[in-house]
Amino acid sequence: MSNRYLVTGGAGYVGSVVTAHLLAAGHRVTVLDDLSTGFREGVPAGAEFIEGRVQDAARWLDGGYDGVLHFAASSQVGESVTDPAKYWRNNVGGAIELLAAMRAAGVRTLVFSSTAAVYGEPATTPITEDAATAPTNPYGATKLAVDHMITSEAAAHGLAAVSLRYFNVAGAHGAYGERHDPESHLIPLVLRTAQGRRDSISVFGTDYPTPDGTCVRDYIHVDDLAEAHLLALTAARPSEHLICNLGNGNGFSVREVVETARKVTGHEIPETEAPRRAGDPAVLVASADRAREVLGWRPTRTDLSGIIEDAWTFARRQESESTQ
Ligand SMILES: O=c1ccn([C@@H]2O[C@H](COP(=O)(O)OP(=O)(O)O[C@H]3O[C@H](CO)[C@H](O)[C@H](O)[C@H]3O)[C@@H](O)[C@H]2O)c(=O)[nH]1
Repeated sequence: MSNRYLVTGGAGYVGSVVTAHLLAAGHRVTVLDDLSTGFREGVPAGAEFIEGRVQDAARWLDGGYDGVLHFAASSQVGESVTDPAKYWRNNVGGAIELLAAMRAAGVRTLVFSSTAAVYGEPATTPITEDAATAPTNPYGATKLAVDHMITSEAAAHGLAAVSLRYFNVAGAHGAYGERHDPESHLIPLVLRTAQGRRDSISVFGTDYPTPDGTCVRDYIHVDDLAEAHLLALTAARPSEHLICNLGNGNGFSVREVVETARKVTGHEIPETEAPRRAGDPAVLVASADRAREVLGWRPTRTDLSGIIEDAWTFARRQESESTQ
């Protein structure tokens, strides 16, 4: 069945890949993005594009939409610490207006891009959805606040909602990949070092209580992540707010990521030991059993080399486009 969806933030990394998956499944998609961090060329061909803010969603949303996928948000953990008001305004303020617009238009299905950052420093690992939520930065706090808002909206007004809590999203879908400015994420920075665009990769902290002393994270391919969104749209039920973690359940250390990238790229990738980054938990690994059981999600691109290979293809494509 072909449905019509509004994708907020569809010019950004995850939003663009999910848009590509929705179009490939035969759905009609309108992307709403203010291009504050996304890129116009990141909007897949075939999607209608509106340059605008989520806060103004009411201008465009009408009863002809079958659902909304909400990605538009400020998403840099470090910046959220130095400029928290921006995060409360954009992330929470944006969601308040979006929910009101959906209610007014009678659009009753929502998939929300949440994050592992809501859990903060976990007491046990792997992390299930029942774990305590105690975010250690305003980014995680604002995403958790939106999760709470969605729960109340479902109870009060019958919204059918799913929040997907991402662990470390990586890899690329052809021309759609990770591109932040400034870039702060590990894999893109490691690959820039392989390209000679940086002298070395800084390893933030080598004294964590992990096997090699560096932080362990659960890297998930953006295509596997995107598939979960399509499943969430069909699993959403009126008056229910389903929350699912998305990760592979396998942890890789920073050093393992760098070593794998050396093998994939054939480049040396020098490392520099640097102090711990504030707010980084030692280990973040997901239990995604609920996504498997309730959504029927089956991630297939779980091999770290394959994830880095796709990110590497995208990084080289970006480099050749920027030098043309
Ligand atoms: O130059 C770098 C960059 C990162 N790291 C390390 O690499 C790991 C991964 O860091 P990323 O910045 O790539 O990802 P995070 O785990 O910090 O962030 C991810 O998880 C967060 C929740 O904790 C948020 O959801 C965020 O948006 C998401 O990208 C961390 O241990 C970090 O300290 C380095 O050693 N050097």
